[in-house]
Amino acid sequence: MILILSEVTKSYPTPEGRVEILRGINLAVRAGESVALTGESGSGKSTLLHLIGGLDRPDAGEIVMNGKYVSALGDDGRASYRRTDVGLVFQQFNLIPSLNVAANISFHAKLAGRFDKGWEDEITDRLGLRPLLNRYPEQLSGGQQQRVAIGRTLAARPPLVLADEPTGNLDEATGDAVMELMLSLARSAAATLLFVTHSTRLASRLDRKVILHGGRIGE
Ligand SMILES: Nc1ncnc2c1ncn2[C@@H]1O[C@H](COP(=O)(O)OP(=O)(O)OP(=O)(O)O)[C@@H](O)[C@H]1O
Repeated sequence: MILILSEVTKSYPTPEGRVEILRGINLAVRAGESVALTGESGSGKSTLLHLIGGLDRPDAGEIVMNGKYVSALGDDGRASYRRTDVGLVFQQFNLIPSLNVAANISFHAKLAGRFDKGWEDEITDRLGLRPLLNRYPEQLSGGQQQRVAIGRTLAARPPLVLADEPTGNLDEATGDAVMELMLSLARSAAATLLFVTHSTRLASRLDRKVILHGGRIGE
């Protein structure tokens, strides 16, 4: 197992008091597996992805990724974990506006010390980004920006890719095409994939589907 969550809990303070969102999450994911994470709006999918991605810390419980106790890491440890162990693809693309597409794609790979020209060329071609390499993010459509964001994440060859509705704001045909590319590239990179989606159609393309409900995970 590359990723193991045991009894992970998370609550948020609200004006009405603390609200418990995750009430004891248990999940084990095998290396190379692709898992669809579904659940109704507000069930805590993004919260869970943030915890696994080292962007936030659980109240209690353990998250072990690639042998690292993520839930026990301090700020520096989590920053290094985010550079080398996980790749995030969110709906907001967070491309760097001052860098062109080529530089955006290599940015994380260089930070992670995993820049590989051959792999980057393959990603660029398979995502259809070669004609856009000299453009800046503001000169791209939403779908093109999303492909750059996916390319940037996969170029760094993270062992775990966390995707939060990455195709949610694309039309269905474009969303499907981008999803296919992401799946196929993740497989080429032997990456493990945890993919939040509302779409049962997209979820059925992955190895396994889990549902977040009432703060717990069911299959
Ligand atoms: N920083 C925060 N402070 C307080 N409450 C929060 C915070 N972040 C999220 N929440 C609450 O936690 C719950 C879970 O939110 P989360 O974004 O994880 O759900 P989700 O399943 O990803 O939803 P969606 O499918 O709508 O994106 C929601 O009720 C939300 O209002």
